[in-house]
Amino acid sequence: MDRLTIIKVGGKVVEEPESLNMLLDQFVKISGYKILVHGGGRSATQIAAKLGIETKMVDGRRITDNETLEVVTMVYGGLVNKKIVAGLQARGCNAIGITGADLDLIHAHKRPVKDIDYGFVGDVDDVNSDEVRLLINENVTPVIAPLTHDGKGNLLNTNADTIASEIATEFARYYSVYLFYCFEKKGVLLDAKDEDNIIYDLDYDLFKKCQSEGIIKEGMIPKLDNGFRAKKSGVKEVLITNHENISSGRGTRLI
Ligand SMILES: Nc1ncnc2c1ncn2[C@@H]1O[C@H](COP(=O)(O)OP(=O)(O)O)[C@@H](O)[C@H]1O
Ligand SMILES: CC(=O)N[C@@H](CCC(=O)OP(=O)(O)O)C(=O)O
Repeated sequence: MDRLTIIKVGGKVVEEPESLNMLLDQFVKISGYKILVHGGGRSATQIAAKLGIETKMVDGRRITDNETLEVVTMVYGGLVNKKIVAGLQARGCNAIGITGADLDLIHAHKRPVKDIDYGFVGDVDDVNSDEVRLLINENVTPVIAPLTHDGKGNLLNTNADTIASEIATEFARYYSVYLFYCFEKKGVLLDAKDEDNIIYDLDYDLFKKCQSEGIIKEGMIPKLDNGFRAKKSGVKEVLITNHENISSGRGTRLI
């Protein structure tokens, strides 16, 4: 099977031009087929604030009312996505920016209301890779924004780490998939205050132990849940790393 590298980039890295440029420099050097999945939660929060819209997050997920859905559609599907595409074109990489609605890529349903009403947040039902695979095989690089659709005309907001693991799992049926989660730290840390104290090999039991001891917390928990799910579903390698270490492969490897 051909190799396909999927890079997920989010948080601070997409927000700051310097780190985004560094990531794109590394991304274009990756050989073989590739996909870039991006987040942009911090940019959405900033633009919402400028528009006088308050942001509410529960367990790392954005409560997405009508107004917020408009903001995230503009920010993820427009601003962030097209900035990345232009950056890749400038580096000679022929990219196409899409959401989960384009080419019918990702079907989702609105998260059912239990204790919390998340609004227009989508839980993924299935990924249809047929058309995107045609593009990839023509050496076009998809840049995927964290928006999905319900097939009834509604866009939904879906966490970018989840999009990356769902895409990786589907594409693992056709390619040898390497999934990299890039964020601002060098990997999963044993000590939040020591940036170099990286857990190089992380298995599920150690993850749960570190979680129970409060060493792994916040956004890292859903990131790792997504990563382990992808690993279990046939993705060859899952690495949690930063934008500077993509080529060296240093960081936390899920085993
Ligand atoms: N043990 C840990 N090692 C590294 N980061 C951790 C750890 N525990 C919690 N975190 C937090 O997880 C965050 C990454 O999750 P998140 O903010 O969702 O990522 P993203 O940058 O992709 O949006 C880091 O910014 C960090 O503050
Ligand atoms: C439902 C939900 O929470 N969606 C996320 C999608 C963006 C994202 O995941 O961005 P990062 O990777 O930069 O965190 C949000 O709106 O924040």
